[in-house]
Amino acid sequence: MSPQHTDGPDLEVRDLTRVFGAGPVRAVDGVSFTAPSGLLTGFVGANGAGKTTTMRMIMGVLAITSGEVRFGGRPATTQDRRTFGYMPEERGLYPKQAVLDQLVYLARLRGIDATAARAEVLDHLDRLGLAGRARDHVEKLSLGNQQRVQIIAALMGAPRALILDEPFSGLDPAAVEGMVDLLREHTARGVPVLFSSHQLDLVERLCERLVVLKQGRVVADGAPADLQSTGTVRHRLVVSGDAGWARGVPGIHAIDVDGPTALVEAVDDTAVQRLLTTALERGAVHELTPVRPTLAQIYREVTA
Ligand SMILES: Nc1ncnc2c1ncn2[C@@H]1O[C@H](COP(=O)(O)OP(=O)(O)OP(=O)(O)O)[C@@H](O)[C@H]1O
Repeated sequence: MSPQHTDGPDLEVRDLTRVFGAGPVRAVDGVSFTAPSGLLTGFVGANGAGKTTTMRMIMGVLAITSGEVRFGGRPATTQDRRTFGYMPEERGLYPKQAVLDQLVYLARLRGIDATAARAEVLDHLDRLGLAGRARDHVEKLSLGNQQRVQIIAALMGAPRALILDEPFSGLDPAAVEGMVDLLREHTARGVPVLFSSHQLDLVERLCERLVVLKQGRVVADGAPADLQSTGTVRHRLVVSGDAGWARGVPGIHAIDVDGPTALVEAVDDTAVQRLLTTALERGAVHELTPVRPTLAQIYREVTA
């Protein structure tokens, strides 16, 4: 069963704006969206679109030019933010300290007592396949394993919201699955999870909500299925002979023709009917089906 929005606190940004320098660069320009309690919200956009800048403002590590961050229906306080788990873009581990010591130290900064911190860290290390590396210095770990340690640092101490800047980058498939399971445990507690990613296939598989940024502005926001139903619907046509003739049908744009199969975009329903009529005039029609756009296709459309 897919997760539902819960009654826990939503994380919300309203008209959030950040201007850099005298130029000036409006890195984030009036961004508003909600990361609902209990759901995974994917945050996507090209390099430089403003994802990291938005996340830094949510965490209060970068000053807001205007707008606000809200948590549980009121402006987020410093105290709220101390309860958020954050995985920053710049990974901040100490290379020369043992993994276990470092994570226990970070957990204790969150107010967890030493025994509980140690137990929680060991459990997380085990879950992410790092049980045997607890005593190693961080610098001895591969980049992917350092990334796992960084993830654990963000997830400890029952955070009330999770803000994760590219948490999946550099992870192998097993670590991705382990990470997804962990995140689901947090959403099941009603935690809003906002994570940025360039891996659209992963975002499509995981997210209940999606926010797409382009040049500092939100260009799409909603449930992936809703966005897919508003994107350009394509049709797949399969006929008995060569389908190359579909290229010449008015109102039809053939994306790809491969022998008897054509993938097309139609300007409207009339064009689809015209395509079908023409196909029937020419011979047998084996299939004419709408093809729901992939997230990658929607992403291309809204960021074009
Ligand atoms: N400290 C800064 N000073 C000046 N400009 C900055 C600063 N930080 C970010 N920017 C600019 O703000 C814009 C948004 O950058 P940001 O890092 O938020 O994008 P992003 O979507 O996270 O990109 P990526 O996917 O590459 O991580 C970029 O044009 C960037 O150059």
